[in-house]
Amino acid sequence: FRRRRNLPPGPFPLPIIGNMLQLGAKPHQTFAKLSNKYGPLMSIHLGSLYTVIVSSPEMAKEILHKHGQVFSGRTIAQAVHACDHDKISMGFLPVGGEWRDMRKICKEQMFSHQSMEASQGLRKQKLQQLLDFARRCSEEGRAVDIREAAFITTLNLMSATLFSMQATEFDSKVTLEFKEIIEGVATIVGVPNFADYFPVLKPFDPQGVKRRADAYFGKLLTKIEGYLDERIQFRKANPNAPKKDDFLETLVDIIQADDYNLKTDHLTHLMLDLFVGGSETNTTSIEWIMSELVMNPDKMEKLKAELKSVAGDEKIMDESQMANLPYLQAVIKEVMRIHPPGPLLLPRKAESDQMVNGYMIPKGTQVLINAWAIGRDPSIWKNPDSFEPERFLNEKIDFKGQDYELLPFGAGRRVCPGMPLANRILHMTAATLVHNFDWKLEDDSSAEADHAGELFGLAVRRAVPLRIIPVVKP
Ligand code: HEM
Repeated sequence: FRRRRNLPPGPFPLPIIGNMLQLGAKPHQTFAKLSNKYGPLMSIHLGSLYTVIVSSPEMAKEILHKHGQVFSGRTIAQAVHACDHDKISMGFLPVGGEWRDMRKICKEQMFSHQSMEASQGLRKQKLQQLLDFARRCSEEGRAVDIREAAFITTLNLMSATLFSMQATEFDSKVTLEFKEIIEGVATIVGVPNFADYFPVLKPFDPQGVKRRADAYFGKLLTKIEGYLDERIQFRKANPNAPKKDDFLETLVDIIQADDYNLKTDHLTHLMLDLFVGGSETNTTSIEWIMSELVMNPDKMEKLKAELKSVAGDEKIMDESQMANLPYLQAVIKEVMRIHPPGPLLLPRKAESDQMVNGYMIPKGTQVLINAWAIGRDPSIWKNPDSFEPERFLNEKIDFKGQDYELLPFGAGRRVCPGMPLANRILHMTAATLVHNFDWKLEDDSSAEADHAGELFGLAVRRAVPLRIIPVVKP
């Protein structure tokens, strides 16, 4: 059938379930192995969801750039139907007028250089809290669970930038609501849902995914709407008060100017997308950065020396100083190469039939770009499994969407709009942790084995949480 329709090759599918049994716990790794046999454009059947997997920079460029318009759609998981998010969200709407307006707001207002510079003071305060927490752990000789610390820091950095809010606290028994909601969303969206592969099951919601997603999305939207109302009322009551530097202020400006053909719902759902989109991704990346550095002490020392030469005795640098830290930049790129947080990016969908490399990709096909496989391809990277930031020092390759060998943020029309903020969060958090402390493993007996293990979910995280003790040099 495949040959008759000239579809991309792939493993033989079983009736009804297709290739589901072959997926395993780490689909990105399974797909990488299968693509060695079937090639960089391979097709599989996930239940009734026909899917094409892309595993080379050349094919990724065909999909994301040359035929970018055709492959600009998204397949929508059932969880995303929560609170009608699929009908109104920038992350899931098809490319069109509303989507374009929201991308424009992101590019020109929220993530502009000017806006990022203005909000950096908010982020510095949150990094100070991380520093204080690590200092307390150091004094008590206790290990930091880096994932937990990274999660709290990321949530606080995101909520400061978006709403000037504190999302959660270190060392507190009180779990503030934000943390609970984002953890809930990550769990629900990360769990495979059979209804996504067998649409006949959708109305029955057999795993309760839609019901739980409705509850979490609803809570988060209610909070965002509350902040928005509060800010609008505050502006009315204090027309001459100085404006805040967060995204919420931009949102109020947009609503009041009424320059776009968007409803308030579009903007509150946009804030939800930004908050959720930035949380798990940054958290897992920070844990991998620290994990790789602790397991590669010579690289850690090299980075420390660079930070010392630029920051001196300053504890938290300015974000503008990141441009003077080429080794730090190389470390972040190397982590993004080996551990892209979303190894298969966000699913794209063919909006019409399209021939690619001699094969037919029919309308409606889900297309996954295996950035993990491309990042570990030995024909592209020397020693692909080893952590060597030096490979980027004399190379111009970057992850901004122009170089198809390195695609953690995707590329083309739907490239991650939050990249400017993610860039700042990753560089600044890593710099703060590395510059102010030496780090040693709490238990190094099984460190090597633990380090390699991955856990597939909304983002691919370290399977065993990294626990390391901060030490302040006398
Ligand atoms: C390490 C951090 C991050 C990584 C690796 C990452 C990765 C990605 C990827 C792979 C995509 C899909 C791109 C494509 O289809 O070509 C994406 C889309 C998106 N990201 Fe990020 N992201 C990160 C941080 C952020 C942050 C901080 C935000 C917001 C503050 C954000 C918001 C979004 C949104 C809203 C989309 C959907 C865009 C659309 O469909 O038009 N991301 N991201």
